[in-house]
Amino acid sequence: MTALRVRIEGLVCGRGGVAAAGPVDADLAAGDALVVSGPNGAGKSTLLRTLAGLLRPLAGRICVSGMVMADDEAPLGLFEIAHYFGHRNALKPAATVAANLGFWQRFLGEPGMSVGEALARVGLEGVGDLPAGRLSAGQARRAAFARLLVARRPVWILDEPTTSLDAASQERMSEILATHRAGGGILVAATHLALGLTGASELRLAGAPLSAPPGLDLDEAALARAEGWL
Ligand SMILES: Nc1ncnc2c1ncn2[C@@H]1O[C@H](COP(=O)(O)OP(=O)(O)OP(=O)(O)O)[C@@H](O)[C@H]1O
Repeated sequence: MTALRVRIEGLVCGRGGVAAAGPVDADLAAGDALVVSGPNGAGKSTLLRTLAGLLRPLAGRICVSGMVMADDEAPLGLFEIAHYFGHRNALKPAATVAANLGFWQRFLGEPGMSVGEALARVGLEGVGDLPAGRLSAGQARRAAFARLLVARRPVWILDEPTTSLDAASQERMSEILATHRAGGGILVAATHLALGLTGASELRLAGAPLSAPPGLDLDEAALARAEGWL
């Protein structure tokens, strides 16, 4: 079997039909990391959300090869084999941390570590029975990150994963990312921090001056409906 490969070809992404970044080209093989950088508003999150299948590309394509799903079919797209870790933590505040992670494990398909193991890996032993809403910002970020460990997906798309993390937690996350890559995983991360990603390639987005493009719908409710709560 050929090894996993993700090719991004001429990808233009945007919001409300208005281009924010691109065209972007990248060729990622098992173990590769791509760091997406650029100033605020450059389109990093827009690109990552597009890769995760949450926004439709305006042009170009994302091709996945070398991957077979449990049903012996090729994946429908990158979104089916990728974890997306965005700005929002995707934890229901009233449910316990363990219930949140248990949900994601069932929802995302192929199980990885147990919930307890994943929590220990992010340094959150013993918080499984707490409502997620009781966690501090950094604890919540770590609990959310444990989602990537409870279900196996070979491509990790991470948007500012170290937000709110203290130095020890950043170090722990760097180790987890290195382990993921060493096991043949691919990483795409927008980050202002180094994250210890040795050998990573960089994609720098330039950004455009702030403007109010005509026809851009900024209605919050419409956006929330369109984008879900991830
Ligand atoms: N929900 C939205 N609706 C419409 N336009 C948006 C929305 N979110 C972002 N934009 C616009 O898309 C462009 C790219 O924003 P994006 O969030 O992708 O940038 P970024 O590089 O991730 O920024 P930051 O470093 O601040 O997180 C900006 O011009 C922004 O105004």
